[in-house]
Amino acid sequence: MLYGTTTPQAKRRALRERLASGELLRFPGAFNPLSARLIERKGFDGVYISGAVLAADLGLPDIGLTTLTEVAGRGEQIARMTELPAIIDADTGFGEPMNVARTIQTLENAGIAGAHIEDQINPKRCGHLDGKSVVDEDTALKRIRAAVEARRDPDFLIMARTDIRATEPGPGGLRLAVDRARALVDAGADAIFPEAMRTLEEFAAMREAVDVPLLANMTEFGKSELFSTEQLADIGMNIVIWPVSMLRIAMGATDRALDELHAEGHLAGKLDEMQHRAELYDLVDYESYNRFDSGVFNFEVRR
Ligand SMILES: C[C@](O)(C(=O)O)[C@H](CC(=O)O)C(=O)O
Ligand SMILES: [Mg+2]
Repeated sequence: MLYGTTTPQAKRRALRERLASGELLRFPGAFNPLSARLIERKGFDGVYISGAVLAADLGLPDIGLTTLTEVAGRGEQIARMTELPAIIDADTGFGEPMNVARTIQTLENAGIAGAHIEDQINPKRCGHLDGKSVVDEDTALKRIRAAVEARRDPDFLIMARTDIRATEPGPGGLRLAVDRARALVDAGADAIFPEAMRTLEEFAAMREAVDVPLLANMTEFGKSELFSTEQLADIGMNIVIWPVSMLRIAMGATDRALDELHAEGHLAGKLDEMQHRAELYDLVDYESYNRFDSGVFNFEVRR
């Protein structure tokens, strides 16, 4: 009832242990708190909290307009709905290294298990669009060092994301990405998110280059091909995210349902596609609230 019962520390510990096993952990993106619980019910390993989704939810493009307060607040709402660890997108860390330090502590307080900090310049762009720029290596490393020094729970996962691959379209971009990933690991990053890798071979080259866990971003309509969990596991990737997919699916279904409602004047033809009232009640654990109420109020007052 209410929210999850696993403490943030236990979730972080569990994430560390699962990562140490070398298996591929699957983190679909939750577009709201309730969808996080559905992700857990379906047997996934964790919940991803996407910056692009948070921005879209507010009707904003993903260009660094959301604030730390908004991101941590929504992150907390999502993370507390599930027993699974949640990894959140902390964009560029919301400012200078000192801001990055505050960001990490705020996300720890929000019950998050780990975050990624990227090396784009401010204002950032979606990692799969053209026209991105990255900061120099020194600035990128300072962000990560600040994050590592700020955390109070040593199990909080600090992941460095590099967007440098797409700044040079040819093979030179991959070399830049490998060099930067190595430097980020030396600066203390627990894991690497190599953004906008184009092929499985590029992911494999990154796997060769560093020893820490690696994340693959399977976002649709972007620069990477969409690889299966089997393909990614085979080359030794450790986490896969589908950051915006569930929002895209929900919005696509809503779009089509609105057309039908407009045309037909009713939604009777859409019932099969809807989450049933009973399923919703089950997911929010309605029954436990009823039991709680009966336990509290079913007593006799002795006079
Ligand atoms: C992973 C990502 O940072 C996100 O905010 O979810 C985005 C996803 C997207 O825009 O498709 C990204 O920059 O890849
Ligand atoms: Mg993002």
